[in-house]
Amino acid sequence: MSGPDLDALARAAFDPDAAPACVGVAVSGGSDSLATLSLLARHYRVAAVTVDHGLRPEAAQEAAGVAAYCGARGIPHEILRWEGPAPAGNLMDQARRARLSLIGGWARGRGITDVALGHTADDQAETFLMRLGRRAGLEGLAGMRRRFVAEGVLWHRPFLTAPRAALRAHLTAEGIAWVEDPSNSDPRFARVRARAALAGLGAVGITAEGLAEVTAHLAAAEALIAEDLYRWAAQNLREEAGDLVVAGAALAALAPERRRRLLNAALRWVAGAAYGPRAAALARIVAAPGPATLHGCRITAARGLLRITREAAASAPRAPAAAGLWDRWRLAGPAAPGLEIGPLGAAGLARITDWRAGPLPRPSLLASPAIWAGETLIAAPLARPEGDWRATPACGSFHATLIRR
Ligand SMILES: Nc1ncnc2c1ncn2[C@@H]1O[C@H](COP(=O)(O)OP(=O)(O)OP(=O)(O)O)[C@@H](O)[C@H]1O
Repeated sequence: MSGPDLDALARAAFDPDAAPACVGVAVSGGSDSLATLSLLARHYRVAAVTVDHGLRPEAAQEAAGVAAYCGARGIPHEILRWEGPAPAGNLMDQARRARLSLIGGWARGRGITDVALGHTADDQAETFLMRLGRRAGLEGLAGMRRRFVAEGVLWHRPFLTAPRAALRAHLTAEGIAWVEDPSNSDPRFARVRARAALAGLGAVGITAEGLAEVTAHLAAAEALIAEDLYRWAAQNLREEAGDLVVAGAALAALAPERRRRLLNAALRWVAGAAYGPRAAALARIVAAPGPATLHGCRITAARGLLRITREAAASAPRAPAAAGLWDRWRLAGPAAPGLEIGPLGAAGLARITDWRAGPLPRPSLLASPAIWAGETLIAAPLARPEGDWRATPACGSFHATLIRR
């Protein structure tokens, strides 16, 4: 059996005219991400990163193994450490979210805009089975996206259509050793049980690659629906300095399923979050769109318009301005040592006498980015747009995110 052309997939990962100067690769030390690193390094300048979750005694050693692999090949590599999980909640889920956030911060801090993950067709098929178990709808069954925006970074899964066996064959051929994460065979995890179930489905001709193909068909159907929503949003929803503004009447007239999809995407985008809100919270706002605080966003209503803005209390704290990225914003301006980016907040707004003359209401301005030198307000691009600094949403246009797959 001839496998997929992994080099062709690596080349197709980025538009040849717009490939990033450096591609970040998230490498656990497992086969999938090591193969992703090895294949991408043939075509792009790469930098690798490993998160040591501190959950298993071997993790530090595995991270050191990735460091050694990278060191031998002149690939920059860093190890990030997680402070650990909260006492309650799903451990795997917490670890995944923390990883995304840590790696997102790492990338932004180095001006890396694109980070590759090592997901394969096997992961896609396991996800499909797990979501079947949760009675998912089309969006869920359409599987993991080939690309997505989160944490101010564009994430890629270049080998999502390739079976794990093909990536392992590549590593074996190259003489590259990988580690087997023991939690990959721990049946306490749903993914491990899905993997075992998948192996049994071979008897009726269901394979990981086959299921990955099914998700691709569903994703194509999902894309058509997304396009329909995109057209509605282009007519009815306005992006204003990182806020989304929509007529309450137009939103109320939408079919509930369309309203659900739209609000889900809107809240995700305004929060700059990798995930949408919890189903119950989303259902409440879909049933009665109106003033609310949810998912790190604030919805206000005035003159028949609903405005979704970032919730000031949920936005990121102050951070060094070096990389020009903060919370969900990309900032550009005359950088100088010691500058910080943070929320404008009440203290900042109090320093701007004429903010009411601008188009943005107070809640939007409170959460908006500001450049600080100690307690001196250097710039507030949304409240005082005439200054030298510019702020644009790091995730790009909302309307574009509706149709990106
Ligand atoms: N500790 C980590 N540090 C850095 N990146 C990670 C880490 N764990 C997972 N990733 C990234 O997330 C992807 C998916 O993670 P998951 O745990 O589902 O991986 P997997 O299918 O076991 O892959 P791998 O064989 O690379 O570990 C990985 O391929 C890798 O790119």
